[in-house]
Amino acid sequence: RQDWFPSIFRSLPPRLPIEPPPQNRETPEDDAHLDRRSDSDVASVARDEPKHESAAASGRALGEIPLSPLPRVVQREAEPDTGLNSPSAHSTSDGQTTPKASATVLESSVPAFALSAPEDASSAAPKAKNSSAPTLSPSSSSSSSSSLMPPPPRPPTLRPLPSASQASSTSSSLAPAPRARNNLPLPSRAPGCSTLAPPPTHSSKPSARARPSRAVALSPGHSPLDWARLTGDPRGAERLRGLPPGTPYLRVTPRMLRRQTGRRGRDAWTVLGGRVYNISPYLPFHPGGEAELLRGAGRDGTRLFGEVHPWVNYEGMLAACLVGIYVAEEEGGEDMEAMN
Ligand code: HEM
Repeated sequence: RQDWFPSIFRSLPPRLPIEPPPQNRETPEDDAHLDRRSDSDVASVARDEPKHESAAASGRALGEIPLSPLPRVVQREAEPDTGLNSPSAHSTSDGQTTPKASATVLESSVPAFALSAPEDASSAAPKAKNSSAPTLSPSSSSSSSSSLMPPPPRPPTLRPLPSASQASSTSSSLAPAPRARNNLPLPSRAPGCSTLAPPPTHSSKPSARARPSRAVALSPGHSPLDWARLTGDPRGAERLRGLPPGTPYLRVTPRMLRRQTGRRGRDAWTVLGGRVYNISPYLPFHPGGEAELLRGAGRDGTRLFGEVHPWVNYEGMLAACLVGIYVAEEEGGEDMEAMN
């Protein structure tokens, strides 16, 4: 057990500038050390002697790495740590023989730190007062380590993210943090559109469209395509008006219109936009059913039509069914009298 602890403590000196000292203090205190010396002894002695030894040991362990400044670093840290890291330092003297754990740990941790260590020593030395071992005070060592470590990793990682997000977004870089998380492309919405409201869809038609569908099943041969095919045929279109071939467009009065309800053997007429259509041939093709279509028969169905499906192009669909124009009673022509 004693063999293990020294190996761990030996790895501590190089780590000290990187990691806060409290961790080192928490490392288990060797029973043997506590038995031999008091805490004060350990504090005072351990920093000097044992850490030099540990430095030597680390030098040995790092023999493979040609970095000379290593011993300096260890000395610097050993002295300022007085009273704090003493137990760990003291333990190294006992554990010189335990090699494996310390050697591997040092190789991984020390090289990265040793590279920056000489710069610290040179920069920190003038700042410290007098002493050849300027780093003795824990504050100086910690400050030097903190000044070295944080800057390099963070800036490069933080800056690319906002820049990437800025590429997609047009806003400024004043708020990088929240947008850095959102690397995913934002949904394309109108600039003035609120994020709480759903994006506009085809369902945003008039409120009538929100009701459950009242469409009916059309009998075979009466699909919209069949209706388009029927009205596209010139010969068939002539019959769709329900008038003798060659009959000109009529001037339909309200009185005439009221009789065209689709009953008593008469065709059903309706008025849409000031024009009179014979809707009888369209009855079996009407997706809303014959009964619905007949609601507009014999009267002006413009308003009713608009309430149900204003988007339907009735002019194109019923062009072949055009009877005439809707006029006032007094404006009716002789033609209409003849038809009656
Ligand atoms: C004026 C009286 C009319 C009434 C009361 C009426 C009523 C209806 C109703 C209730 C529907 C079903 C809507 C749904 O899907 O829930 C419908 C669909 C339809 N109606 Fe009419 N209709 C009338 C006139 C016409 C006329 C004159 C035409 C043709 C020019 C027509 C063409 C259509 C078409 C194409 C649909 C299907 C619309 C769609 O699915 O979006 N309707 N109609």
